[in-house]
Amino acid sequence: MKVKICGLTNLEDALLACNAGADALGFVFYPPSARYVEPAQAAEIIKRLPPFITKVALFVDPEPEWVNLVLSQVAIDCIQFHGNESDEFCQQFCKPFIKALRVESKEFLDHQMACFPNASALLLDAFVEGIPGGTGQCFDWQLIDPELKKRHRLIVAGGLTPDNIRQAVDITSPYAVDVSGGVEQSKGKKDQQLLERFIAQAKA
Ligand SMILES: O=C(O)c1ccccc1NCC(=O)[C@H](O)[C@H](O)COP(=O)(O)O
Repeated sequence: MKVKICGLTNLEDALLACNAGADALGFVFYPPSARYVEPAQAAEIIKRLPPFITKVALFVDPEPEWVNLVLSQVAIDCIQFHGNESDEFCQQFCKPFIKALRVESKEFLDHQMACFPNASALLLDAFVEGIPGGTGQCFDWQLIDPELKKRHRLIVAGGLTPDNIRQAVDITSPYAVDVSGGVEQSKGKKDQQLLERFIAQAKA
């Protein structure tokens, strides 16, 4: 089970996540988020990471210029789009991309998933009106049809914690899981024990 820890804002937390066994780290380049990190700060963090960790840059309906500026300063492996971006828009940066979809209903999910044939993976997250991500809310994991997993790599996100991650994995059998709030002391500050428990449970 691959695990992405999202919303890293400092080196200490990034190294804690790596040492706990994280496979990927997410850096939020969406200024309204409490987990926003400046590109220069993210670049300094990433320089100090061990090898073999996937670095993910996260955006919400960005201007292409902003994405290109971040990519020019930060050694990013993959981009994650959390807004209303199209498949064509996401492809223009010539990086593997993850498209986040907020799960409102099974019908909505089926339709949306078909719209991103070029995504490396689809991240399924909770739908909360007006909040693009990092909501701390779960969606109905039973909505994930096994047939969908034959067509897409699925990443399950939204409200995951050390206490519910095992159930989420058992129900959904995803390619990967992603968490932000469920392993934090406060927004943007991760908790070592929660990180270690979450990753151990996810990979058990
Ligand atoms: O984490 C944020 O603050 C955030 C803000 C705006 C768009 C996306 C954001 N996070 C993206 C993620 O991949 C989160 O890990 C995902 O939404 C799950 O968050 P949580 O429910 O807090 O685990």
